[in-house]
Amino acid sequence: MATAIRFEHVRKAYADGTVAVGDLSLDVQEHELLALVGPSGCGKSTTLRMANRLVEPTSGRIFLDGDDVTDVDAVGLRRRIGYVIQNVGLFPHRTVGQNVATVPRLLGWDKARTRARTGELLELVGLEPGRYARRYPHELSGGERQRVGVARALATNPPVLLMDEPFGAVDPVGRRRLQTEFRRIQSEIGTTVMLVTHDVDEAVRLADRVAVLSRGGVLEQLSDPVRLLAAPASAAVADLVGTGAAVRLLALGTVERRDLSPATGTPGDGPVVRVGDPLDAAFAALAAQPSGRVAVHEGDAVVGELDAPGLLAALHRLVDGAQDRTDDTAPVRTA
Ligand SMILES: Nc1ncnc2c1ncn2[C@@H]1O[C@H](COP(=O)(O)OP(=O)(O)OP(=O)(O)O)[C@@H](O)[C@H]1O
Repeated sequence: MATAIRFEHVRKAYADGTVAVGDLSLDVQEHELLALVGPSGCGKSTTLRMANRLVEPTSGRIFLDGDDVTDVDAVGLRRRIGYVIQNVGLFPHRTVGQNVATVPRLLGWDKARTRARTGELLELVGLEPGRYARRYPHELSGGERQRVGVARALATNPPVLLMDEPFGAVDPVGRRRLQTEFRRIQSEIGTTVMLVTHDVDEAVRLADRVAVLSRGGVLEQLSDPVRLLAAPASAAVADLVGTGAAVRLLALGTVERRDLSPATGTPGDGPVVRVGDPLDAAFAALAAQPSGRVAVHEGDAVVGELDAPGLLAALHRLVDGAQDRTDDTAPVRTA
């Protein structure tokens, strides 16, 4: 798989002497979603902003599709890279449609093309153009504004999207929905995404790979989410993923037929669990069932029952699968 963004021994020392990033080398693969996580002040935003030269590195090199970003004109560079930040920064006196059309207008697209693209993008992010294009940002919810921000960043179909806490200002329920929808859009259009978050749950839910940084932009671990949770590479990573790691893992696995025991008819009425459901949903259903077993459906048929040992077996399979892979492997996309 080709490399979309490459950081080679990158260092950033700000004018006051703060070394935000000491010596970072990191590759982001084409079409992957790579999340940067770490404690406040560890250099995540600095790293992201060096990729589109909002921050100039002190030393080292950064490549975008093989081009050294310092050799490319900064304005041209930013057209190849979408950028989404928390609270979006929409223009308050421009409508949603005009906000989304910002870059196409700058590029001199004609009206018909701009209008068509704007409509298409609003559809893509789940905002019906007829209802939303003429509204102003203050007439939207936080989640809707964030969607407009994503649509605007995608307007010219940039191959790379940088996102800094993009869902940070959205309430937890809306945030989860936005994450899921964003992941679908990203898989569909294949944009390479580098996303900064301090939320480990968000990172493991969204990312193909997670890069954990500690102070000074030190790369503590770079791996797929399951391996990150199951086998933290250092005390700093273990600290970050915390005691909730097993529960987070549950969200990453799914119920499979091989985890089931034969149907006995013991489970009473309760939430329906289906083959392919996330393990955390199955766990919740199991916890609510006094018999300790839930019927599992596939299509219209009950194909077996899940109990606690079955759930544990599924969890172990997930973890063992991750242990067999090495760190820093290219992502395998299933979406
Ligand atoms: N313009 C600046 N001048 C001086 N120091 C800066 C500047 N911008 C950031 N820093 C410092 O660089 C370090 C890394 O900051 P950065 O914003 O990259 O971290 P972060 O991991 O994104 O933090 P957070 O999660 O809190 O946003 C911090 O110590 C910060 O105070």
